[in-house]
Amino acid sequence: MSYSSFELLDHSRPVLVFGRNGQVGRALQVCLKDLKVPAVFLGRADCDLTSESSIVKVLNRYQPQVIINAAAYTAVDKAENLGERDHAFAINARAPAVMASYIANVAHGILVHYSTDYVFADTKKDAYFETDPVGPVENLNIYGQSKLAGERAIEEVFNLAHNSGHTSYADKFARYFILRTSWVYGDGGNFIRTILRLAAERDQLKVVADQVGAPTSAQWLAEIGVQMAGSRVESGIYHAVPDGEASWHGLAVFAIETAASCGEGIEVRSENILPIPASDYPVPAKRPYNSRLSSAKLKKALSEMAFTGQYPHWQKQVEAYVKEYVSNSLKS
Ligand SMILES: NC(=O)C1=CN([C@@H]2O[C@H](COP(=O)(O)OP(=O)(O)OC[C@H]3O[C@@H](n4cnc5c(N)ncnc54)[C@H](OP(=O)(O)O)[C@@H]3O)[C@@H](O)[C@H]2O)C=CC1
Ligand SMILES: Cc1cn([C@H]2C[C@H](O)[C@@H](COP(=O)(O)OP(=O)(O)O[C@H]3O[C@@H](C)C(=O)[C@@H](O)[C@H]3O)O2)c(=O)[nH]c1=O
Repeated sequence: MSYSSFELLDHSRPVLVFGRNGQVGRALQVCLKDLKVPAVFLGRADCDLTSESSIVKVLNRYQPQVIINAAAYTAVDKAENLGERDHAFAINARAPAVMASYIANVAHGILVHYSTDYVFADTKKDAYFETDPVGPVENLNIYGQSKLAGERAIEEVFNLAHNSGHTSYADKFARYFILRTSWVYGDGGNFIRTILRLAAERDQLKVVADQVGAPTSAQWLAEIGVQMAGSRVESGIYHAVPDGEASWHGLAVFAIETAASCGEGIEVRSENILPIPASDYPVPAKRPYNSRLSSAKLKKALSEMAFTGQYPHWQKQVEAYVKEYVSNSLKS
């Protein structure tokens, strides 16, 4: 990947990234810095995404041609609380709509937005394609509903802009990429860090074994987002997950065994990481059993843009992540 892949873009305008302190936001800081792409990173203190006027203000100030939205309300269980729904929808649905409305009217504009496996609710047993129906909405948790509303808002804004746009402008149309992903881990709170902490404190763990998905590296998601932003591929939804699948239990065992193999103080023995059904782990938000996403469309897009990186398998990336995490925690 190189900055020259941004050939259609005006290099004097910085890429605007929302969510600077999140897992993907932090990874984007590393990625864009490595590529020497001028970028501005905004956190909650710089722009509160529940305030439409704050978003409009920063858009007018920076006038970006590329927006990468890595900010989101991601507290899946908290979102189920009374009064939290509006908050989740403001950040996950209305804020991206405001970003889309701005970018859709910028020549060669690009919006990269991240979404989730939680827009699906077990209507299939195998991997979902981008063309598969989402929902049904009433079976999604509030977080999933709000992220789905965000996807739809972006699509609507762009459809409207394209349909009302002058055809002579068609080669300059702005594009959007909604990257649906799952089970993200990076620099921040996530399942792997939680489970490693619990494994150091307890001699027995119970972990859900009947929900299956693909653990996805925030660093890789940042690279894919930047790659898409600099590409000529078509607007749309793309499933961005590595190869392979795991249950939360499978992921816990793999992460704990990897940590133990590099000297991390692990209390729990592998045979005491007990697989349980989700019904034995009561939480406010219902999660899907099937979180498998097919990455065939993304792979095709990457091959068209001659992406040189090897397509990853989740185990290789989790292994590297756990090793780095353990080595940093042993140092500190
Ligand atoms: N985490 C996961 O497992 C998955 C994530 N995704 C999607 O990937 C994307 C990135 O997720 P991830 O990096 O893990 O998320 P994080 O929860 O790590 O980060 C989200 C960021 O959004 C910011 N944010 C939340 N509310 C506001 C607000 N009102 N105004 C401004 N900023 C706000 C947070 O700010 P602050 O730091 O101040 O709280 C935080 O830095 C999101 O779209 C998410 O839905 C998809 C599938 C799985
Ligand atoms: C900590 C823990 C969790 N679990 C289960 C609960 C749940 O079914 C599963 C994951 O729990 P968490 O709360 O860590 O993960 P959760 O917040 O559901 O993670 C989700 O976050 C959002 C943002 C997404 O978009 C999803 O792709 C997904 O990554 O693991 C156990 O079984 N045992 C445990 O000790």
